[in-house]
Amino acid sequence: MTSHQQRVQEAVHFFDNNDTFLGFRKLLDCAMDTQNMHIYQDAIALTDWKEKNPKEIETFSAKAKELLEKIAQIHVEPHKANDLVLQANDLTKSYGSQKFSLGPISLTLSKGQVFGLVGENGNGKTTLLRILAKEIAPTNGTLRYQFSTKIQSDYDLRTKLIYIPQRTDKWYGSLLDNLRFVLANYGERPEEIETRVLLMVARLGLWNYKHLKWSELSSGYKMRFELARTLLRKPEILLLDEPLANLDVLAQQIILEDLKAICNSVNNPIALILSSQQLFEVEKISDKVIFLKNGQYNPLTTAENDSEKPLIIEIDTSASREELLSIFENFALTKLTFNGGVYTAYFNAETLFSNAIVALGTANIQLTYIRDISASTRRFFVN
Ligand SMILES: Nc1ncnc2c1ncn2[C@@H]1O[C@H](COP(=O)(O)OP(=O)(O)OP(=O)(O)O)[C@@H](O)[C@H]1O
Repeated sequence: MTSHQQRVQEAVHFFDNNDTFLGFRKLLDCAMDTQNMHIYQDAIALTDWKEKNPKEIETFSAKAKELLEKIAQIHVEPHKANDLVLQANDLTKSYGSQKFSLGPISLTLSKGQVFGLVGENGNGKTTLLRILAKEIAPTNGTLRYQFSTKIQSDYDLRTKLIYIPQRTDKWYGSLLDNLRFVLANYGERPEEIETRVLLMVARLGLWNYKHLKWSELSSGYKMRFELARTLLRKPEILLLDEPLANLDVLAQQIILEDLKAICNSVNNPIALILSSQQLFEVEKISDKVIFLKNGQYNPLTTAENDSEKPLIIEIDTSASREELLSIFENFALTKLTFNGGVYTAYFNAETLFSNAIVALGTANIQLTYIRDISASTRRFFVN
C-alpha cells in the first residue's frame, strides 16, 4: 500500500467510526495531494452539499467514502524523504546596547518536519523566526537554504520561504477575491484558479466565510485566511509567529492538527516552525521542540527516551499536601511543589507512572487532572 493509499485508509477509518469532522479534513488532504482537477471539483461539490445538508450525516459519510475510493485510485508520487531545506549554524543576535542576546543556535530542518518554538514573552522567538525568514540579519552565524528550484529573485525567495507575523496587514474586498488574486498573480492556469482556491477554502474551514471582508472575520479566521493565501503559493518553509494567539483551546488543537496534516502532504511536504506559548498543544504535533530561555537554546526531541530522567507528574486535586505525601509514602518521591493551582511531584527514574495512578486511585481522593510531564517541555516551566 502506498503512503497516499494509507492516508486514504485513515480517512475511511474515521468515517467508519463516525468521526466525520476529522475524516472530512483528512479526505480534503488526500484530495489535495492528487493535484487532479476532477477530484478537486468532486471534493468542492461535496463540501457544498455537506454545508447545505448538515443533518444528513449518513448520506454524507456514504458520499465521502465513495469519493475516497476514487481518490485512492489516483497515483500520488511520494516526495523524497528527509529533504533538507534549512541549515542554521551558530546563529546569534544582539540588539545594540540591549541586554538581550540570542543564541548561539544551530538547527537543521527537513520538509515535512514540524518544529515548535516555545518560551515565555521576550525570550527571542520572534527574533529567531525573523532571522530564519531573512527579515533581519544575524549578528553571527550562517544560514543555508536548499529549495527544490533555483532562487533567482527576492520574489522567488518570498514564495518558497514564508513568514507570517503575529499581526498581519488589513486587506480589502472579499476573502475569496483575495485568494483568486494570489493565484492570478502567481501565474496559475486561469481555468484552474477557481477550483484550487475553492478547495483551499474548504480545507481551511473557510467555506462559510468566503464572501466576508477583513473586518467581518475573527482573528482566528484571519489567521486561517493568511494560511490559505500562503499555502496556495506552495511554500517549502513556513514560519508562523504565534498562530495560536487569540484562539480557544479547541480551535488551537484543530489548527495545529490541520497544520501538521498539511505539512505532511505525501507529494508536497512543507517544513514548519511555529512559535507559541501553548506548550502542551505544540509539543503534541512537533517533531522537535526548541525551548528558548533568555535567548538561550535548549533542543529537545519529543521522542527523547532517557532512562535517567525522573518521573514528574502534575496533579490537580483538592487533597492537601499531607494527604499526597501519605499516598506516596512508599514511593521514591524526591520533591512535591505547589504553585497555588496544581501540585508537581518528582520521583526517581525507576518509578512507574501507572503505579502512581493506582496509588492516587486507591486513595479515593478527588482528582480533576493528572499528567506525566517527564518528557514535556513543561518541566522547564514548573521550576
Ligand atoms: N528591533 C529590536 N530592537 C531592539 N530590541 C529588540 C528588537 N526586537 C526585539 N528586541 C528585544 O529582544 C528581546 C526578544 O524579543 P522577541 O520579540 O524576539 O521575543 P519573543 O519570545 O518573540 O517575545 P513575545 O512572545 O513577547 O513576542 C526582547 O527583550 C525585545 O525587547
